[in-house]
Amino acid sequence: MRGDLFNKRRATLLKSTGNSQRSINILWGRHNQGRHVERDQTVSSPTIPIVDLSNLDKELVARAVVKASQEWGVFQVVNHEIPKELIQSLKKVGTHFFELSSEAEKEAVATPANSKDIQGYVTNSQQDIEDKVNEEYARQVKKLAENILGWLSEGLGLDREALFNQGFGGGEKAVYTMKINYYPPCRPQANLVLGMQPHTDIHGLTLLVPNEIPGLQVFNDNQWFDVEYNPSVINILIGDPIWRMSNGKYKNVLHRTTLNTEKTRMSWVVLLKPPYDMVIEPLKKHTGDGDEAPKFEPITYGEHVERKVRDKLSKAVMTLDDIPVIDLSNPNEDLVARAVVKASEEWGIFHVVNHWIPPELIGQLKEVGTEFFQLPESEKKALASEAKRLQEHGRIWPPSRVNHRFWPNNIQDYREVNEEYAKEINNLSEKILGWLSEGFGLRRRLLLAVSRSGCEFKPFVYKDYKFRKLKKLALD
Ligand SMILES: O=C(O)CCC(=O)C(=O)O
Ligand SMILES: [Fe+2]
Repeated sequence: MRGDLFNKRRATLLKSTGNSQRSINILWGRHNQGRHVERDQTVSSPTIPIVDLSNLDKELVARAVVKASQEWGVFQVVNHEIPKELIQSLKKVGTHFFELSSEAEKEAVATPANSKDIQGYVTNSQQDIEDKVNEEYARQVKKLAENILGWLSEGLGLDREALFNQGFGGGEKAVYTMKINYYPPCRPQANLVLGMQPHTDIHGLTLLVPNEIPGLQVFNDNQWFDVEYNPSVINILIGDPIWRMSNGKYKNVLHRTTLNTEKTRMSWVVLLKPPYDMVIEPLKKHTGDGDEAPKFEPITYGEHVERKVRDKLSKAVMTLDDIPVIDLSNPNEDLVARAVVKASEEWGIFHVVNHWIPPELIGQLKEVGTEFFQLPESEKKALASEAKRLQEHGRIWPPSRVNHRFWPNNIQDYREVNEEYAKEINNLSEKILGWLSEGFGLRRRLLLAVSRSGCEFKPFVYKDYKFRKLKKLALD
């Protein structure tokens, strides 16, 4: 807490003394040195570097950015010239979208009536405002991102434009995406469930503003740190490509998010991504300075993404822990639908629980099936030779197409149980197909991840879309 006050006071001091302030204008917090903290223990301490961008001595600013990126891979910028009001509007329109009272209204904003186009346009005035705000924020944040890349390039002994041009394709090629993370409260066991699992960002640079609910944590020096909320800062996180391009000099910070028991957390994240075919490799060699051997092989950004997803999958398959579990008894069907869409997009497999099919029926199904296979060989053969095609033999739906001739009639309840199960399964698949179809109709992807642990129905929903192509702005 003392450190926090210190930071605040220091920031004010820097501001009031303006340009004459020559002392280092990064506000380094204290490092909790000497305290050993377990990996899963969180230290709440304002130690994440804050860089004041208003200092006219840009060399100093550059040094602060470089130092923070080397030591932490994350920092906060203040006095970044993006108007406070713009950030407030950004948050307002995003929150409005997620909190539209009626689901029908949300649907209407997401999908224009009479349009089959997934990307369809909406003439709704709220949508116009949202687009304007998002575009203006995109323009501003793009300038900030390019400035940061400029300083990071200089820190590598390269031209100011090097990272942006060589790593992100420059100008029209660099892809900016905005994502809004939405973490509903997790009542039973918020402390046991994470919003986002620990990860490093797959894309290059992340520029993030959260709402006032804390949740972001970064890993440094063997401990987790809370990233404190401050409405004036933009959080900057270094992702994998910059880590590789800098030959490991800049850290790709490991981070995660926690959930709040009472309140919804949201974060607005602008991601700067290289084009998929861009080769990501240590850039230093281009300067002819061969001091340091490259630590990373060249790899396209697309390959990097694929590898990371593959790694994640193989890890998950080993534990099966991450396969989404969807609770169909949740009264909010919209949430259920989004969970199904997200699970299908990301996994292609999910578990459903509380799905209305009585467990007794499933038990009986297994019993009669097992009995069937225990019939004498001759009886099974007789049934099989009756069936011309395997398909017809096993058909259980629709009832009009079921040929009972191929069903065993000497197993009690075989027919009733199978018919009942077929009816239930048909209902369930129709429901799931319905939700999947709704998923195609959404202009924005509105997704919900689910967690198996305690909170049946949690972590986050997000929508994302590419910013419209923006002209490259001059670095200043
Ligand atoms: O919500 C946050 O604060 C972090 C989000 C994040 O790490 C991500 O979107 O990659
Ligand atoms: Fe992240």
